[in-house]
Amino acid sequence: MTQTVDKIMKKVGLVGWRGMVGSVLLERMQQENDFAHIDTTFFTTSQTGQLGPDLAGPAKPLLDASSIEELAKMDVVITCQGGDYTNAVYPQLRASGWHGYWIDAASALRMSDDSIIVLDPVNKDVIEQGLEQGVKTFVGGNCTVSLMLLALGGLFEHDLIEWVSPMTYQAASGAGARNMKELIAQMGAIHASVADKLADPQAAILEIDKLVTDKIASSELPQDQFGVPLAGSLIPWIDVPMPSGQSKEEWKAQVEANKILGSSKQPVPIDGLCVRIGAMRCHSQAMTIKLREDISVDKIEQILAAHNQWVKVIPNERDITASDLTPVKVTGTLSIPIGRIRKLAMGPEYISAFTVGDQLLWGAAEPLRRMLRIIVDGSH
Ligand SMILES: NC(=O)C1=CN([C@@H]2O[C@H](COP(=O)(O)OP(=O)(O)OC[C@H]3O[C@@H](n4cnc5c(N)ncnc54)[C@H](OP(=O)(O)O)[C@@H]3O)[C@@H](O)[C@H]2O)C=CC1
Ligand SMILES: N[C@@H](CC(=O)OP(=O)(O)O)C(=O)O
Repeated sequence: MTQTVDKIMKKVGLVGWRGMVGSVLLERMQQENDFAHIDTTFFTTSQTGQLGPDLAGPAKPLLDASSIEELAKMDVVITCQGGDYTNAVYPQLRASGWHGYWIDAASALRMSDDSIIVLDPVNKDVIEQGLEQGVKTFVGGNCTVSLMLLALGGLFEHDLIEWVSPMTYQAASGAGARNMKELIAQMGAIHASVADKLADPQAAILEIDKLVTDKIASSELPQDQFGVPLAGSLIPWIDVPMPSGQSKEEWKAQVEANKILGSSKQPVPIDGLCVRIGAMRCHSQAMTIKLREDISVDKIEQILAAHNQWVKVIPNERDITASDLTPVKVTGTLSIPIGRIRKLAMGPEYISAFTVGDQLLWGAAEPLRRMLRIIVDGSH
């Protein structure tokens, strides 16, 4: 006689699913059929009682995301709501005696001793060890850090990197949905200021340039979110200042990357400048890397390509680089291309590399989704 034993599904509470990162997370969870494996409850900070989505069965009223009593009924809480929410709710929930799994997109708990920063293609061993030791708090890494580690995973795995200096080109999405809209509004306003001249083949470029420059510099350009023009310009500072002179985004590179790698030895120095540019949702990074030894470019490419299924080595050739190593090619995908790999003039251990990644997918939502599946599919 055969008997079917239904696996009891974990109760998973979703907070912040309506925001930009949360929406990307839901999309990925649908694509991967994750809802079939969990018993889902949708929470809200602003719409308690309204009907939630019907992604996990018939729509039910949304529960209050500040209700410790309701959250405490969950085996897992996954939040993309932001650091203020985490700081307000997480301590209360833990203080109530809740021992469930907390999976978070915000940076608030990343550097806590009792949390693990999750990026399983790079640190599955750290995650598994943590689960065995009873760690219950798992946080997604900073987007530039996660994207860099996925790209350079092979070199880190083989302990071939002495230091890295990543210079970033970060998309508007990292600053939030309103900033993405403002970038487009800035682009539109700039175009509108010279649309008639562009339609006139006789119009002089220097006159067009003067009008565009005046428009970008004028107070009429929408800039409530960024505070300065981004379209037609850039912002070489992201997040708050640190005493070291770094921006906080720059500070995160070394501390988060080394925590993800679980480096017990001397931390690998990782430091560079973070710059906001007018891309929509893909962060790019130009990296100067000092290797521990002189290895051929062919060997480096093999090591990088073998590390995970998403990294893709782009040959250091003009046409394929211009088409495949760009935000426009990568956006909306899990692909992590890395190219421009060549030896630098400083010596045989110095190489350059350039990589691009979607900061809402691998940069934010995907590591959380995969952590959920590790918990749900495992025996934890
Ligand atoms: N943006 C990024 O690149 C990254 C962000 N993160 C983290 O994720 C957090 C959330 O970021 P992000 O997704 O950009 O934040 P959003 O501003 O897009 O969403 C946050 C919350 O705002 C509320 N909200 C209010 N009005 C609306 C509306 N009209 N549409 C959608 N949501 C609305 C929702 O909460 P409710 O439904 O409860 O009202 C939503 O969950 C960040 O604070 C950060 O900690 C992490 C990595 C990268
Ligand atoms: N600071 C990142 C986005 C982000 O939310 O980072 P973090 O998760 O570390 O706060 C950016 O502006 O591109």
